[in-house]
Amino acid sequence: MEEGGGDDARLRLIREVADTRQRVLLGGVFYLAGWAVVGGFASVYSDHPVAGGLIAAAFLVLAALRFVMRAPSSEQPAALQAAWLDRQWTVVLATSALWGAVLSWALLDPAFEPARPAALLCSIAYATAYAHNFSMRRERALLGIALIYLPAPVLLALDRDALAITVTMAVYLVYVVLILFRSHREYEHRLDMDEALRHQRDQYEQLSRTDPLTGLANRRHFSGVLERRSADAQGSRSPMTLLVLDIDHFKRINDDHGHEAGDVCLARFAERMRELFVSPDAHLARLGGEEFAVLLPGVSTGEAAGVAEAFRRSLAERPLRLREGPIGVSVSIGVAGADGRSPADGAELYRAADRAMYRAKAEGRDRVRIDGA
Ligand SMILES: Nc1nc2c(ncn2[C@@H]2O[C@H](COP(=O)(O)OP(=O)(O)OP(=O)(O)O)[C@@H](O)[C@H]2O)c(=O)[nH]1
Repeated sequence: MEEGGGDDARLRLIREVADTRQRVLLGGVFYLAGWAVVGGFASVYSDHPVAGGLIAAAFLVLAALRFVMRAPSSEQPAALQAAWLDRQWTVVLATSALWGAVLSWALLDPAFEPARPAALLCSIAYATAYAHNFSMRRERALLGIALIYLPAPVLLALDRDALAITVTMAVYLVYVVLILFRSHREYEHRLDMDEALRHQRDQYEQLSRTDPLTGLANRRHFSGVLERRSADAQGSRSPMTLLVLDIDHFKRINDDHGHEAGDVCLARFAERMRELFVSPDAHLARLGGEEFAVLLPGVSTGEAAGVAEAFRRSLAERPLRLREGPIGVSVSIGVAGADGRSPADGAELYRAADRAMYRAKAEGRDRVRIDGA
């Protein structure tokens, strides 16, 4: 089956969940470490033990949440995947907001003087990590960077002595934003490429299963289906019937009208099969040349013989329409069934239906014959 746009969106979401899961895990620990260093050098733990401890506890909880929130499996619905992403982003952005508050405190409180360079370096590092790692959602990443980083140039701008560092940080912010835009573009491009490759692979798979002239399954694919269905049917107590159809005197059509008309005739024949064997469970195939097959799971031999007879009759009554005009063709059909009780073997079922088809040929063609009847 070809995947539609909905499947593409779902696969992209699953991929984003996997990427986000992988990229969020460690980040929280670095914020905790950053606070341990900054708070330690600013003597926060002795001067403001409650505030220092609360901030450390908050970073710890936020870091732990990233591990604890289990990503949904790829089988779970899109709404769950999107909800998980929203929750993870809330945690990531909350961590950033807390760091922004810590940085503001460090810049405003003179007691933080010895720890300021560390606080500024951490902000630069976290913003850079955002630009590289959180390229999946550009707008959310921009917000995260703003929360972490903006207190520095804004508050430093109030201090005339810090002009050089303000300008440097403003320039670096431009760089970080550019990096984020680029990594976001690259991320989207990678997803697009994956999608294109998946479509191409599906297309090749589809082609490898299909007979190009009629669009029906080819022999190789049909044999696989027959084997699998036979194995499934064993012990299921559900019957299964195979029809083998062979156009009569097809050589004459080629001889009288040309090989090209013969090809069109085969395509029209396949169309007629699709019109008549409409059950969604039916497997239709061109086995080669002018030989076709229909596998009818869940259908008894008697019932299938009735459908085969209806097809034969419709073909006899309504000629195939070609450019050259209507061409009357007849078909010989062999029917063989498995009752779902005795062991079913796909190859044996095919031999039985083929045998019945040859009997139909031998008895004058344009008829349906059931194996063993
Ligand atoms: N146009 C066309 N002819 C094909 C194709 N594959 C096989 N054939 C022709 O189908 C004909 C089959 O001939 P036979 O096997 O003698 O059978 P028949 O003439 O249908 O006679 P019976 O099966 O005995 O009724 C041959 O002439 C093949 O060349 C194809 O893909 N296109």
